[in-house]
Amino acid sequence: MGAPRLMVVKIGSSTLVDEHGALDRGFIRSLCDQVSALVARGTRVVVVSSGAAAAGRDLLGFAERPSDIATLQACASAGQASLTQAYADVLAERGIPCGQVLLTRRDVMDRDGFLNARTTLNRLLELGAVPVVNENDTVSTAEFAFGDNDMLGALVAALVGADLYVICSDVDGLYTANPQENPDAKLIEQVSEVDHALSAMAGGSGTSYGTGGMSSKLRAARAMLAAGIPTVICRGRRGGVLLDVAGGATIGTRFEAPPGSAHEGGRKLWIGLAEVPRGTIALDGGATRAVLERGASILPVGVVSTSGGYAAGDVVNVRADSGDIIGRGIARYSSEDMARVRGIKLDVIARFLGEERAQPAIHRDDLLVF
Ligand SMILES: Nc1ncnc2c1ncn2[C@@H]1O[C@H](COP(=O)(O)OP(=O)(O)O)[C@@H](O)[C@H]1O
Ligand SMILES: N[C@@H](CCC(=O)OP(=O)(O)O)C(=O)O
Repeated sequence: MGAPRLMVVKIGSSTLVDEHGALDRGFIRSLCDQVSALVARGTRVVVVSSGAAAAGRDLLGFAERPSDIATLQACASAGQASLTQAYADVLAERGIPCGQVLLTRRDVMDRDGFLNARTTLNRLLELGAVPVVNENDTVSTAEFAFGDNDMLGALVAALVGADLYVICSDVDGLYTANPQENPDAKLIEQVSEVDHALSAMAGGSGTSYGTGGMSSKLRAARAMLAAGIPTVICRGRRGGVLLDVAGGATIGTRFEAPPGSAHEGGRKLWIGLAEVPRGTIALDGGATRAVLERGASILPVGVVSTSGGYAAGDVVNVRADSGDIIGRGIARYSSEDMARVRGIKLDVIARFLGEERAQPAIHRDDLLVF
């Protein structure tokens, strides 16, 4: 394996703060040393850094995590300035400029916003700068927020076409159970598919700084498997971890699809990563197998139920007969119509609604299977 061409590195809040909850500038220095060594070797690096709310909490004098959204947003605002400045100062000492990029899901939901974000990130990289990305917490509402930066990092990795996504956390990787609660938990080194059993192993956050815990990292890794971007979850504070992971060392948990597997690109990734699902359709066993084994479209006859209120053209989650969410796609019926046509064959729908309106529930071209 050669050196990565373009690497996205996500740093979690719990890794960025010291034992008193303040931004750990010594750690940011060691991180930037590694980024600078990677840049010198010809690897372009994007940093997705959490920690704004954690840093702001310290600056605004909160000993505990505030529970209301407005105070958390205020903390993120106060913390964001010093967070970016900390990276900018250290990178500048190493002759590397940095650019702050703050995104919300809403910004990249429409194609123009998606392309604008991509153009800016690519231009920063061409100019030799390191983009430092975070969610724009001031304007992100629950509906549009990425909520945790693991998925934002995945989106950025897909946006810039990274060949490695590294999620740095306060734990060595994915364990068979939360190692903070279960001392017998074992580290899983290699994953080629995120199935129901694996998802069940991942729990929530272990600190009051982190958001999403291992389950959000696993969702992000699953999207990266679909995109064909190798992903590593590792401990950010392990000395030289970025250089070792970039060099191909076996560290943490590595998610990589088997060689020769098909990968999704452009539009489908955008549907799967950027869009906000407005509802869910649940499939029967036959439709689940058709989707997973043959990459088929989802026909109304294989839909057993629908939830949420959506219009034709909105993105919905797809639930397998096992109960797992296995993908996301654009519904060709509104939720009301989906409830009427579910379980019915296309020729029967055509007889009642006309040939033109007898459509798949989700066409394969509009469906990202995780
Ligand atoms: N199966 C698991 N393997 C590893 N960590 C797990 C697992 N389930 C839950 N966790 C928790 O997830 C935490 C990491 O997520 P989080 O606190 O959100 O950190 P970050 O700030 O890096 O995003 C770990 O410290 C651990 O407590
Ligand atoms: N935008 C938030 C990120 C929150 C978040 O995802 O935190 P984490 O789970 O530690 O990566 C912040 O900077 O505080």
